[in-house]
Amino acid sequence: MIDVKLAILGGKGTGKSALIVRFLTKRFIGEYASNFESIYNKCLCLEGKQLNLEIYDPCSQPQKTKFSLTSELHWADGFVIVYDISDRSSFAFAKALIYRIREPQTSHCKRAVESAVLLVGNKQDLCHVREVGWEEGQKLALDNRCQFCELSAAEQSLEVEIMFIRIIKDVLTNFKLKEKRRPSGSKSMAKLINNVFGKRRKSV
Ligand SMILES: Nc1nc2c(ncn2[C@@H]2O[C@H](COP(=O)(O)OP(=O)(O)OP(=O)(O)O)[C@@H](O)[C@H]2O)c(=O)[nH]1
Repeated sequence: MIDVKLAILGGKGTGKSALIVRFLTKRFIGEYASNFESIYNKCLCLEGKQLNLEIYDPCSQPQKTKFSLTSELHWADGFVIVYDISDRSSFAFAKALIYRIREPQTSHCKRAVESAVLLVGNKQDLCHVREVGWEEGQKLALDNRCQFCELSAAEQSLEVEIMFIRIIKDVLTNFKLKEKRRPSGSKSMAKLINNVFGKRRKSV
């Protein structure tokens, strides 16, 4: 069983809980409790592997230090950053979150491989009152090595599922990359030790 941990982050009211509930139950309820944080569990099989998926839904209280994110950054294997296409301020918030995740000291010091990040423009059903263009979302994602999609938690069950599968697949790819790097690192260390001590032995 492989553990996959996803954090769903974004501004208040962007539809984080709606996306999670849609993915887990295929339903859109309309109103979701937002005054406590939750971790949801789901077991699923993907690419022949059994996964234990944990999804973190934060509580959007303003007193929670806006961009500290330290525990989330350590905990999560992948991030879904959500904004509301009809609310420009939520896009600015999403941008700040992405910058925080991609900060050099965050992405290089703590991790061998850059975290998987998927930017989601939610509430596509409100495109008649759109404040953020599709191209802006796409550009922000491309510039910061993130995946991108626009969708509607309210109306698109399949798209929400595809979005979650995309980020989970990216996380699994990162796991493979990490595995590849680890043995080659230890091999080269073994080679180095062997060279040093091997040479010494020869000279005795
Ligand atoms: N029109 C529309 N409304 C949506 C959509 N997704 C969520 N909503 C609505 O947006 C509001 C906020 O949704 P939530 O899922 O609670 O958003 P959240 O980001 O979890 O909110 P906080 O936990 O308070 O930050 C609710 O009234 C939802 O019904 C969507 O795709 N389209």
